[in-house]
Amino acid sequence: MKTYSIATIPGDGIGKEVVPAGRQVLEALARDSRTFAFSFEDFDWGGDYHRQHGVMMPADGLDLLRGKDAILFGSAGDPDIPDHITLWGLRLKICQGFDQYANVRPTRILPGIDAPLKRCKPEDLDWVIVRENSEGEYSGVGGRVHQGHPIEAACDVSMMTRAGVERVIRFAFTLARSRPRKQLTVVTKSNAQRHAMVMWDEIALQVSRDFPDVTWDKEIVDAATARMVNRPATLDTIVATNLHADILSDLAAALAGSLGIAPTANLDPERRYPSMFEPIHGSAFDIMGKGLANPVGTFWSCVMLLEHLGEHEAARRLMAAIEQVTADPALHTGDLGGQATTAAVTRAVCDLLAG
Ligand SMILES: NC(=O)c1ccc[n+]([C@@H]2O[C@H](COP(=O)([O-])OP(=O)(O)OC[C@H]3O[C@@H](n4cnc5c(N)ncnc54)[C@H](O)[C@@H]3O)[C@@H](O)[C@H]2O)c1
Ligand SMILES: O=C(O)[C@H](O)[C@@H](O)C(=O)O
Ligand SMILES: [K+]
Ligand SMILES: [Mn+2]
Repeated sequence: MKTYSIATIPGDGIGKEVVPAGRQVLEALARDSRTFAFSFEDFDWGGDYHRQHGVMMPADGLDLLRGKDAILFGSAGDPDIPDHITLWGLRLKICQGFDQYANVRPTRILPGIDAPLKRCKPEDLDWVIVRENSEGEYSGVGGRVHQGHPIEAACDVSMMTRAGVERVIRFAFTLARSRPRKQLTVVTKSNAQRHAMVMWDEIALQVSRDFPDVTWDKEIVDAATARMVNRPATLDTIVATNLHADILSDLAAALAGSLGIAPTANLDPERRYPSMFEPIHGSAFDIMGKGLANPVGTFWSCVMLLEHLGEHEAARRLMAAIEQVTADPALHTGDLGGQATTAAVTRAVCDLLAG
């Protein structure tokens, strides 16, 4: 019997509601497994920790996570602390500290979900967005000078490295090759950003030569948004920079029905460090603390966590339970137009796994 050690970091806002729900479904899966178990360790990092200690996580926090098989994360973001402090102090500290350079965001219209595009059938929208997750617009390079004076100036520099671009584009081509359509769209902005994005395009062309069986094209990011809405079936696997993909993936989630459903894997594909799994959404200040958050994005992230651990049968069972639950409108939370609570949806998934 294998025991996987999992770190749970609920963080802030509805992260505190959906991560315990995710842990419950993982426990339900392990309960009747003869091959694996989980040992969870919970970390109370985030806004409350910051109010007590002045930091989002302790200085040796990465060392406490290093030996884990995976991390289940909620959200970093507190109404009373600036967003750049919470994001950089927790989520980015872990993603960048563990060089989780491939952020993978699948999107599908799950059964029973009333997605907003009227000409898009469920089979027309089946995407995986690969987000560069270690550099680019999130490099943190920049600064502010003359603060508070009329001549104040500030800059954020988007740093791209050949190694950083090549590894994520290679990851995306490899992922595209593993999917039935073997198709990749490389999102760019090399018309306006004439240095790093031109290098990005050149590297895509170079890497593509190693994947003659993958059909690929290039799309400028603004046109990519329109294509997602107007011709969703022409897309399959998509790779984009850190910021571009952050934005495109929220759009993708909304087009598939709700931000509350969409999952994320922050992967270190080389497995030097633990990878981290989280819903794509944030703290949702407007509904936090009310038990109304949709836990499906976290459950689907748990599916990705199980796949990463190599527990494919458990992953398949959990995804099937999720789809059975979304198919029932009585189990839809408010973001899907329903009235179900986080607890009711969680119970329904656990019951299916037990039954
Ligand atoms: N990965 C992360 O840690 C992460 C991601 C995004 C935002 N944030 C942070 O979260 C805070 C709030 O950000 P925001 O408002 O831009 O985005 P958000 O994702 O928190 O919320 C956007 C909207 O979607 C709704 N929503 C999101 N998830 C939902 C769910 N599971 N069920 C039902 N409705 C849901 C919210 O109620 C809100 O109306 C900010 O501090 C931001 O920096 C963190
Ligand atoms: O930019 C951010 O706030 C984060 O990237 C967040 O939006 C996410 O998608 O994880
Ligand atoms: K999140
Ligand atoms: Mn985002």
